[in-house]
Amino acid sequence: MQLKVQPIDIKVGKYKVVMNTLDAKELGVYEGDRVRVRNHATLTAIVDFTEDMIAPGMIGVYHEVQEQLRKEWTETVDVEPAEKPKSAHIVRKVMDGKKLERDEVNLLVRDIVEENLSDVELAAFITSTYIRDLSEDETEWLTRAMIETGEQIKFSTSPIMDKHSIGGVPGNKITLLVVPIVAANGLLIPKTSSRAITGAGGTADLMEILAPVDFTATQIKEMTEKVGGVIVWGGGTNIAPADDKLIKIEYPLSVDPHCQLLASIMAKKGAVGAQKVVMDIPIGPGTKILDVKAGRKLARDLISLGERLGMDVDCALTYGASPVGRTVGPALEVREALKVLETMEGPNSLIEKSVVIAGMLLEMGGAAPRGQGRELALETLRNGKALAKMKEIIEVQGGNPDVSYRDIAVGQHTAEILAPSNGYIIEFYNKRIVQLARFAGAPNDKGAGVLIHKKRGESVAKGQPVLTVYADKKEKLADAVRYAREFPPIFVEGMLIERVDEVKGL
Ligand SMILES: O=P(O)(O)OC[C@H]1O[C@H](OP(=O)(O)O)[C@H](O)[C@@H]1O
Ligand SMILES: O=c1cc[nH]c(=O)[nH]1
Repeated sequence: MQLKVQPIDIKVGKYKVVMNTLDAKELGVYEGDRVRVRNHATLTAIVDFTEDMIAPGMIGVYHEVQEQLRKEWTETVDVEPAEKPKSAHIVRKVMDGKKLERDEVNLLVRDIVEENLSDVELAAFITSTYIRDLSEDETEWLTRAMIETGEQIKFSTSPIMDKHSIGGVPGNKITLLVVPIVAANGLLIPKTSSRAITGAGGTADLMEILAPVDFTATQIKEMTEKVGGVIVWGGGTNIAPADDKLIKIEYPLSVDPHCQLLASIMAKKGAVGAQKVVMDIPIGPGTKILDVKAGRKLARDLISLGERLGMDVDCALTYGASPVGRTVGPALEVREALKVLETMEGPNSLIEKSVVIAGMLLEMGGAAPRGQGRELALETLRNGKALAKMKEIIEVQGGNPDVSYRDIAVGQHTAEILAPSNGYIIEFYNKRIVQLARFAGAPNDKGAGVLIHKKRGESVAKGQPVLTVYADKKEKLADAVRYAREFPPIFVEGMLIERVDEVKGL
């Protein structure tokens, strides 16, 4: 079928075209099928339908297709039905619970990177691995394929240090303290992070308030060699490029399947040439890992995958039942972390967790004798060396090194969530805190989030503020407050959970 080109100048990250329903029917394709589009170049694109946006006889081509075809308005192209890529059948195999071969995993990852799979197919892959985990071999192949399909950094010195959190605990801004502490002690730490996956602000969402986070592998290497460390966004590089594409699917589903988590983290570590790595595994209700037993199992899996990849991995099982520090959401978290760097004032949970993790890295990297890493990390915070190093990191990434925590703008619209009665806070729901911050606009609205005045175990008086919700946009603040009323993020002892006065529906 010959159709006339109608460029649509929108980037969708994939080869996608839009056809009028009548033409699509005549061609025998359905929404989500592929068509081959030919002129001097040939490409396979995923089809969307429309009844009115594209007239019969035309084909809407999104930016990526337009770039390849280089056809102007109303020039003609040949369009014919195309087969699904082989990797779509591999996804089907995963859905059916069948084991994959190594070359199938490689093909799948290559097609993920080349955007040959639709979001529906990717979501099916993620969901299937959430329901049935991949085997150890499959997970190793997935990790290796993720490393090999992107750029890799090779440093000429060693050791190369790294840390990563599996996420799941709100307010986990420790990377902003750990990386400068480690780098200030002469170790190299090229830290790549993802954006929020199940949370309201990933480290990349936080760091980009202070400096750009998108860099090439070469730039990451040069910056690390210059100042000792960086804090950049994995998805902004060509390092393990499949990772961010999968995370984009995980985020709306709010899932982080075990094998994907392992591959996502370890691919980022492997690709930057990390040799000694500390993994933070937050544990507790409302996190990804509910108890110590499950935490130990994950630690074993991370260590064993590390061994397969030639990396020395130590794991820290950390307290995750309440947020780290007292802020959740990008700007609030950055403000809290910078304040600790500048003044040493801040919540104990944030300082203690940061120095423990940094201390483990200092010991593994040989900067401190075993058992003395925490002390050295604390001293590096106290004597201002960590702050000075953070300024260097911000500067080398193109931010303003003179920034202070006082300069960090937080949402201008606020609402307080008050204690409903006198008593002690007996429940603090991580997931509800995250949801509240997300309703307020985090992580995309940088100023949105939650400031926590009272944590689990603290006493409150009726009417006292327990949380302050911040939003950049008034409507989002209203959404967040409505959510908090319906799903209270905290419980005070003695609070009425629900009044039940009839048996119907119980
Ligand atoms: O959104 P959830 O699932 O909580 O966690 C995702 C966060 O956890 C990791 O933290 P880091 O890079 O070690 O600081 C990721 O990179 C990301 O920032
Ligand atoms: O980077 C990360 C962190 C947690 N989980 C992931 O899948 N990737």
